[in-house]
Amino acid sequence: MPIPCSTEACTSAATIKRSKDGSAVCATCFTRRFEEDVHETISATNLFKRGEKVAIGASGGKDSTVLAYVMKVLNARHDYGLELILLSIDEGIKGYRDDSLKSVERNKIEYELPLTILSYKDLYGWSMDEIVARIGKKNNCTFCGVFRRQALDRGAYKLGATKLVTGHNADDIAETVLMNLLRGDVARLQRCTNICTGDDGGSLPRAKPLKYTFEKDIVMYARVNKLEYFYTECIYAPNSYRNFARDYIKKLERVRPRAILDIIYSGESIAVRKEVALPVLGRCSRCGYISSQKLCKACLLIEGLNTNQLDLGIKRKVTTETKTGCGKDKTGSSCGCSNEDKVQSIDF
Ligand SMILES: Nc1ncnc2c1ncn2[C@@H]1O[C@H](COP(=O)(O)OP(=O)(O)OP(=O)(O)O)[C@@H](O)[C@H]1O
Repeated sequence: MPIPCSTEACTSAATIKRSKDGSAVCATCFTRRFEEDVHETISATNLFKRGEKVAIGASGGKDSTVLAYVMKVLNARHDYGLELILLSIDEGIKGYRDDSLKSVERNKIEYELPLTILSYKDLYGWSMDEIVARIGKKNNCTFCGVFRRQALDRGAYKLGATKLVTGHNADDIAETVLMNLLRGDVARLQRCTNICTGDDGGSLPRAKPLKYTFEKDIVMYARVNKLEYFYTECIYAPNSYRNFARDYIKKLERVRPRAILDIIYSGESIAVRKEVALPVLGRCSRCGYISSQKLCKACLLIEGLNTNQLDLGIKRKVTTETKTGCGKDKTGSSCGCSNEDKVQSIDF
């Protein structure tokens, strides 16, 4: 006997179980509720202002494909008044990014959104394939993550965007909370659950409208709406720290699906004691990008590659005056909490 759709007044049979709340719904109600949940997140947090130009970080993967599609639907349905554009970064990974960019090219036509592609090679002089050939498959994700973050910012600025949105979903954010907790990275732990970061004037504001959306629901939404995306994992990331956190969270989810949202809520509720030293953000003396050090991490990494000092920007060195975790000036004697590492590890 078919189970009826749980949406009031809907007479269809349920065909889908929503991961978010376990409710059984028909495909039409699944789509509508998915979209309205995202709208709810956007409106409850006043994420956009009318007239904003919003760059969508488009990797060709499921999350950013769904994000681009849903942003287009909601912008029209709720009259947000946004100008939407697609921005892709070509890291230069043959057999991975070249294929996923073809998917973005098709989305550009189908969703009628302008697309700009910037490459690591043009921005930094190095593609990821060249970097991996030089450094091997250890630490390569550090290069890629630092470069991508900056490339998306630079690209969005160049295009005159006032905000950048990415397809980070609830599972991604729960993983990040866990990773920062395990690394003892208080600065990142404090801000990684924010729906919008960089809106304090430091850098271009970047927002995550899918912050509360489960990965499983995103995959289902893409399937129901026949969205085309590229689904191969990055060939250089099989041993990344994130993958271990992902596996762990998937196991937790099997036992208790709400664990994902609860990890996010825990992250949102964490307050940092005021004695804990947090990095002071300034500007990179070379490229002007936001940085807690004289040189930003991207500039350090590039210098390391160009001068064959391959641990530059990877190994943490205490080169500036920092405060220890106990709040005393660092004078050489350790208080035991070695918080200088954490102060040094700030991202941008
Ligand atoms: N090469 C890229 N170009 C533009 N945006 C990107 C790129 N890589 C990642 N992003 C943005 O960052 C978000 C999270 O990155 P992540 O590495 O999880 O993406 P992915 O697994 O390649 O693809 P997706 O998240 O779209 O499924 C993406 O949803 C996208 O908005």
